[in-house]
Amino acid sequence: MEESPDPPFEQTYKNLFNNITPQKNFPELSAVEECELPLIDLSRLNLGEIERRACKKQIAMASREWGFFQVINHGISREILEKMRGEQVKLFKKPFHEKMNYKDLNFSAGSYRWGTPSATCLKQLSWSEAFHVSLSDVYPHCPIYPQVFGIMPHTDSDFITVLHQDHIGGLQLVKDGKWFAVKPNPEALIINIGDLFQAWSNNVYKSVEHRVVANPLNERFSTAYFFCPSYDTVIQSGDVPCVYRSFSFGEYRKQVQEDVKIFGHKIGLPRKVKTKMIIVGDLLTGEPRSWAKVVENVGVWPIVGPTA
Ligand SMILES: O=C(O)CCC(=O)C(=O)O
Ligand SMILES: [Fe+2]
Repeated sequence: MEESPDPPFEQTYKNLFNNITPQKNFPELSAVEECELPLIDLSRLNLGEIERRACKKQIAMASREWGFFQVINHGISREILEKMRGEQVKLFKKPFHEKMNYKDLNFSAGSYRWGTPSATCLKQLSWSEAFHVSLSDVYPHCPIYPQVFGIMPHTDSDFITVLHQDHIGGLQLVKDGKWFAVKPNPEALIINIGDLFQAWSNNVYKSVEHRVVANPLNERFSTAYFFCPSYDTVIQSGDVPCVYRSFSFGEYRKQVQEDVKIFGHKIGLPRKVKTKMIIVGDLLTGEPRSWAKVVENVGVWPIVGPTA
């Protein structure tokens, strides 16, 4: 009998399955509306100055309002994208033990992940497997949907992410405090702003929380390219006042990994906020405020003391 390609989620993470109570209703998942991301035609960049400027404006607006957009006429042909998907399917369909022991593909140790090794409860378990080449993800059909996510809610810790997903769907993002399901368009590439770009732009462009919901029937494939600077690159906005302390990408990445180990999720940019400004703001207004609100308002608040 042929060995299954699927990772042994239930065996490896069996302690997480001990106390699950069958729940039928997950209103926060079923109520999610579908949205179409702003669609940007990159061929406009080559059509002369006026078109070029209008296109750039559109990109800037989508990055501010959505943190996500999709691009067409991006220069990668449909055949290449389909070929990439074909190779990806071939790789993930290999028997699990073969994927575990890959030596011939030049993958470094630890480049194959399935599930979430740091998970301490089912909610923290991602029902997906990934090769970090760039990142090639497969979300096997999930027998315990909707008790787990394909990928837990997160923001990307990079500068910008380029994503290609198939027609199955499952990617969701937060807009105006609500979750939306992204309508798939296999011809388009999805671009999203990462934490580093948000910090560099002093919160003008948004690194938006997103997740992938698992699917009880179909498996789903996606490929992500995380555009990152070198570890010693310092991220600092030139704006005054500046929301975040300057930090290197290496330092940020290390902190994210430590937080995931300790808390099961990353803290991310709130760690880099100039904290004294927040305390001053709170004392002045007397209002309890959320992190996000505080971060957004920093620029307009009086500063009565030195900032960290
Ligand atoms: O598979 C997807 O659609 C998104 C994956 C993702 O968000 C990530 O790997 O950071
Ligand atoms: Fe992501």
